[in-house]
Amino acid sequence: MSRQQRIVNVLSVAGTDPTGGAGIQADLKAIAAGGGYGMAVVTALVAQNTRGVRAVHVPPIPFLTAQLDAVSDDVRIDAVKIGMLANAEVIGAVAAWLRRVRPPLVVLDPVMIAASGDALLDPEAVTALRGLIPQAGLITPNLPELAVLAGAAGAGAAGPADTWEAALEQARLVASAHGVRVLAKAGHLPGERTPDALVTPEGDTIEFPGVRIATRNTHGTGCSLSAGIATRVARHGGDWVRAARETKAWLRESLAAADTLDVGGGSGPVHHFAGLWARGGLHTAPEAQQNRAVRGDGGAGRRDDQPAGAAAEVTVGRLDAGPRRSPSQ
Ligand SMILES: Nc1ncnc2c1ncn2[C@@H]1O[C@H](COP(=O)(O)OP(=O)(O)OP(=O)(O)O)[C@@H](O)[C@H]1O
Ligand SMILES: Cc1ncc(CO)c(N)n1
Repeated sequence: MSRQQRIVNVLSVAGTDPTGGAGIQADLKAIAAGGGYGMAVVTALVAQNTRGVRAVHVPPIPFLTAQLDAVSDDVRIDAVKIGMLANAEVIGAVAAWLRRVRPPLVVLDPVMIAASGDALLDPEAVTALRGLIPQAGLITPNLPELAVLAGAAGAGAAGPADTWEAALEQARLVASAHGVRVLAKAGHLPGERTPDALVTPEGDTIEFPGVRIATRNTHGTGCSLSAGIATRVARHGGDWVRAARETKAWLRESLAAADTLDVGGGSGPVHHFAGLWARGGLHTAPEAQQNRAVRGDGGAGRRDDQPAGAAAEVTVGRLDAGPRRSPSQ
């Protein structure tokens, strides 16, 4: 029974979201909600909120390696979730560490672009990212990321799938090209259905049905899903199908309660602990939330609607060069 199992140690290697909805902050919540002990190595500091990304700072590569080694020199690692990697140098350092440490289970979320449209990976780093894929047991691209990987694997520049069948086709191509399991996700497709499917390198497809929850608060769903799967696959002794099925059920519960949190003015986070709080009798009758920033501006109550580009003076990494796009939701 699960009560006698040892607690699994799960490491997130990812970027940050100071508003807590995506990246490492989401991963740690997803790992805890999934019954694991969460650890985190920061690949990139990201000044972002529910509306978009303002700036990215990538720490020096030796410092990244020092963080990774500090964990693996001391703590047993049962699973690793890899998220935002920012550039080819970061990918190289993470790949070298994976080769040295050989963690038993690795989930790679090939993060490229935030839901707001902001780049989280240098476009020229896609080749390096593809080189990392064989070191993962599962990759969890969203549809735009899947299209990039499928294009690089020989599908041409087809663009993101606009049907579930096309998504499965791309997932099969990527799975067989890289010898890796691919979780195809319909989150970005229009319509009521949001299935996921686990596609094996041999082309076997296990589908997990889903029905869309009407909410704009979907920030960090991909991060949370991949971290949740990493946790459950470690708990369930490498059973990817069970891990994906259980994590989807948990994410559904967390998405269904996202509007009770309603953090920020853009696309807010899911409620990672909705099930736990409900069972513990916490906040079962949510009142209207006051989760928007109000500046100390003499009581005018101005909300934190920073205009696009207003943070241009912030010291940032290479990813911050382009103009901002407004959040898609
Ligand atoms: N509105 C929704 N209702 C139900 N499930 C959803 C909804 N939105 C996303 N999901 C589920 O969340 C998971 C992640 O979806 P998706 O592929 O859209 O993530 P993503 O683009 O990687 O997320 P992000 O970049 O915000 O972290 C999938 O299992 C998907 O089915
Ligand atoms: C750090 C980080 N990783 C991933 C995403 C994609 O949701 C994000 N917005 N931020």
